[in-house]
Amino acid sequence: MSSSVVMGDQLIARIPVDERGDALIDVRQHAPELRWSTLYAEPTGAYSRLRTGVLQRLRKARNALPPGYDLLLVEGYRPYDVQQRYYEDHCSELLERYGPLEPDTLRGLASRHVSPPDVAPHVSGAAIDLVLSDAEGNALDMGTRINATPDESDGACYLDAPNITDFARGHRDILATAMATAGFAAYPPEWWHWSYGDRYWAFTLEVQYALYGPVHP
Ligand SMILES: C[C@@H](N)C(=O)N[C@H](C)C(=O)O
Ligand SMILES: [Zn+2]
Repeated sequence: MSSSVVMGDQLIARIPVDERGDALIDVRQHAPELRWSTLYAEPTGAYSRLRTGVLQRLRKARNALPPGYDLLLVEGYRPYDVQQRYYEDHCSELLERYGPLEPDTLRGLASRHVSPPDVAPHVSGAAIDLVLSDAEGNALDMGTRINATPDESDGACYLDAPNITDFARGHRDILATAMATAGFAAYPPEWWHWSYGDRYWAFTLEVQYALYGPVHP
């Protein structure tokens, strides 16, 4: 399992944002060729929104896939209050599992799986959770379910985890190559989470500024 800087690290929070101002658009309307899972679909349609610059790169990633594969998109934009709820719920789960924890320890552990709202890339419309699919849109074996926690998957949710089959490794590698080719940054604890333009992206690619800050509708 890789040791990596997590989203809640102060190294990430310190990265400045030079807001580029790209619109947050509904990808289902602007790019009907892209496939969406219904896993996180909700009536407001927030989940299928992304910054225009992110959509542009998603198209590039799709074009970089070998024949016979496609992307199945799961969750893009997440409103601040939803992120806050995910974060608080996950912190409660961890406290139940491990007992009392120092605030910094809790932030570090929690942000392997859910970002603290102040730095959350989904709240900026800069992150997409997705899986590799076949050409018909059937999700392929990625080694764990999407959104598996490090605890439940024995760390197999980490992008470079050794404890998955060669079959699943092949699928992760195809996804990772296409996403990296298009300019996305991976989040090492989550094989399904990729971002462009947020603070974690700037950290990974050693860019001085993030391009997208939080969007509050
Ligand atoms: C909750 C999971 N799908 C996710 O998006 N995690 C990252 C780290 C986040 O909350 O930004
Ligand atoms: Zn994500």
